[in-house]
Amino acid sequence: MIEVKELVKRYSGNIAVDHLNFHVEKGQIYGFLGPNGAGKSTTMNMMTGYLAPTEGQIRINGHDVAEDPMEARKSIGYLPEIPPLYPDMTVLEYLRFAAELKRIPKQERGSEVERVMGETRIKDMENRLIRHLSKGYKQRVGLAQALLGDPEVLILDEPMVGLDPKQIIEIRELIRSLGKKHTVILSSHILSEITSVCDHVLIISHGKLVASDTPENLSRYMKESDALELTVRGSRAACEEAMELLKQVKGLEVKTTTASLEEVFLELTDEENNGNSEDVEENAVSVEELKSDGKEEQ
Ligand SMILES: Nc1ncnc2c1ncn2[C@@H]1O[C@H](COP(=O)(O)OP(=O)(O)OP(=O)(O)O)[C@@H](O)[C@H]1O
Repeated sequence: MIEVKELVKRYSGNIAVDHLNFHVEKGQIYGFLGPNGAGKSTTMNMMTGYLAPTEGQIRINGHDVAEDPMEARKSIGYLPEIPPLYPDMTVLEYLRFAAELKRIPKQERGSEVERVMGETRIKDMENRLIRHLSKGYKQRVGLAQALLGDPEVLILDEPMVGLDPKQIIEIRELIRSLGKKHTVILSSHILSEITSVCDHVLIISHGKLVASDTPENLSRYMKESDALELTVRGSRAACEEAMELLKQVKGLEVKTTTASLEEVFLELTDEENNGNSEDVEENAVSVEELKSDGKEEQ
């Protein structure tokens, strides 16, 4: 379905994507996991034809993105990291406009817009100005736009970023249901977002592919290692407080830290997990998968 071969992107000497090779099979949900700056957006922008590679080849449904961009793009619906929405349009106006841009024949536009609003469950909002929508609904409108023309592949760049937990659950369910009809590739820097919806995980670090497997297999390999490395965000004070609490977790040794722990820390210090080495081990496996910054120790 999609083949990426020796893909390279350089920005004035800096390498953002470094000889990336992978392929995507039809009908699966793929997760592109990596920390900020790993090269996920750059890769997606090249796959969708918005950015020219420095080297390498991308084929979508047999069409080379560089040589045959129109045909390649027909198979792709793209939701960029910042959805291309017009805040002063209503949802309906915007989707009709997007359908026109996608060259959907005039007589089919109405039904196509209805279809995508149905799929993304935004029909109730059709007359609402986009600027008045919640972030979750804006994201759905972005998804609806990506679905226009019924592309085989959906490429979604950080579709859950900035959403609250309830909106994340809703978008996750929506992506799962879209995955029944489409091949989906989504990116995230958050492990749980990827493992909860994806059939296959591609871990990217410093522009390189460092792992490609099912979430289950990745967990299994990682369980075999007892090393754990965390990269965390936050103030120094919050970090120190977090590390104090972490010491209560039985069998956990803390060697270094650079910042505070967020989600991962909360999971590890959950009262139910304290002192329960099995649970801690399970959680630690998930945590460990976060160390996708090129410092893997296997
Ligand atoms: N237009 C640009 N000019 C120069 N460097 C760039 C440009 N776009 C991206 N980069 C660099 O390329 C690398 C990969 O960036 P990219 O945005 O693809 O990463 P990412 O994994 O999508 O991270 P994020 O989630 O933060 O967007 C980063 O080091 C980034 O600074």
